[in-house]
Amino acid sequence: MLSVTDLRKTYPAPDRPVEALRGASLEIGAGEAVALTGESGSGKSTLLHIIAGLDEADSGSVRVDGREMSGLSDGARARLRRARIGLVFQQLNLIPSLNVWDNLTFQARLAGREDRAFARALLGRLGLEGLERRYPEELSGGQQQRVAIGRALAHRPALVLADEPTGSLDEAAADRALDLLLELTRDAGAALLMATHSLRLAARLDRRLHLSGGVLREAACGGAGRAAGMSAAGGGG
Ligand SMILES: Nc1ncnc2c1ncn2[C@@H]1O[C@H](COP(=O)(O)OP(=O)(O)OP(=O)(O)O)[C@@H](O)[C@H]1O
Repeated sequence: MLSVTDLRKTYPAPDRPVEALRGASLEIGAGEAVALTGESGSGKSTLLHIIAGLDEADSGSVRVDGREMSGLSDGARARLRRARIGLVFQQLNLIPSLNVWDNLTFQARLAGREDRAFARALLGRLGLEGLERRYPEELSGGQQQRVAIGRALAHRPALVLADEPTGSLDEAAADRALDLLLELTRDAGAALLMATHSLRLAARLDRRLHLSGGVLREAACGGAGRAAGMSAAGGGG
């Protein structure tokens, strides 16, 4: 489903260049939920942004659903992202001028994949029924997070990328948001790659990959092992 091979990314910097990724490789199967851990600055966001096509690697390959992302034009990459990938970030990026329903279905409409019945069912499972006409500023942090989760899934992506998706929530709300994210991605048969600082949350996913100094390795997870094991190819150096 997601296949990443030997990604390298160096950022220019005034003193010396930062090697954010030094040969990161991974494989994630459909329906698999994988945690991405690593200390601050280890390259987690860089990796997720490149997989999402929001940033470009210096070299290496990203295949989503069998399609190679690297080498596509910006427009083609954006179309592939809109159609096949869902994103949930700590900064939720809900659109303040759109109500809950319009935020939830925004990406699906952009991608020409709007399915009102599916979106309505999603709204119910997210516990947001009755709040469709509210605006983001009229919601609690946890409710806003659930809208962001719904928006990432309403177009039925093959892959959901989440960067500290529960980082701004208290422990109980983070647990509930992760429950929903895991349940909904599993039911959709989508793969999930989620960056988190929390080993407690990481342990609830099927597998854990750990980034250190731009190199990716399979790490002990303690997770439920929900899907049959695809293995990560450890990054070279
Ligand atoms: N645009 C940029 N220009 C220069 N250096 C950058 C840029 N973006 C990231 N970096 C550097 O690349 C490295 C990896 O950053 P990245 O944001 O991917 O780490 P992270 O693991 O997501 O960190 P955190 O957990 O703190 O969010 C860091 O050393 C960071 O300072």
